[in-house]
Amino acid sequence: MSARNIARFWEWGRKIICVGRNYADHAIELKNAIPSEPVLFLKPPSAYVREGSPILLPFYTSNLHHEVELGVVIGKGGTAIPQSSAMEHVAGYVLCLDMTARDIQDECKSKGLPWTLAKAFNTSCPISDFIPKEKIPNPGSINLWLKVNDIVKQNGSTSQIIFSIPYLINYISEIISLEEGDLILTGTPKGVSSVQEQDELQAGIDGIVTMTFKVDRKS
Ligand SMILES: CC(=O)CC(=O)C(=O)O
Ligand SMILES: [Mg+2]
Repeated sequence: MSARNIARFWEWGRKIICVGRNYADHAIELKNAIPSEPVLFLKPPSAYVREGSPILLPFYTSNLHHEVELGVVIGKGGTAIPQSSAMEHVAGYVLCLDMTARDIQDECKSKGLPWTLAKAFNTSCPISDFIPKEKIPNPGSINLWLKVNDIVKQNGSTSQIIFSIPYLINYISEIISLEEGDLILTGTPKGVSSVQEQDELQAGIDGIVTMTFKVDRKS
């Protein structure tokens, strides 16, 4: 039997932990308060989708949004990981989209209900190829962008993040133990917008990776 390969971590069925409102400009565009502690939610592994397969519009939304985010892939698990050694637990990165049914999220927010239907549906987490840690020596200063049908919608730097990657690894692992193959989505910069059936989404990290996904309806 061959050893498991972290570059195919999405096949392992591990947790996807998402951080919301981690960029002040995005919190402001959605009229949310700027958080004093990380806002966390989860996606199941069935949310993963890879290039070549479409992002499927859930039947119950009429306002599906893109959110481009840096994903941190955990290489070594732990509980209550100190910030000082947090980066030793990182195997690498992926570019991610946190696809969000915004109308459903707004409804859940107004009723005080969890965001599961808005955030955790099948194909709600498109990801790029795995990026080994060495390729991004300073994850706190990279540029993420996203285009819809060739029009730039999001373009932001991880230098704007409120809670840094070491802070998030410490904060999350105090509450939810991290395991090898887990993924942390670190939040989105401003510019989120609606996508339609047949739209083409292109996203990238300057000089590192690009990815393309089509939006489709389940046949
Ligand atoms: C309001 C949100 O959907 C929060 C979120 O996911 C983010 O990236 O910010
Ligand atoms: Mg998000």
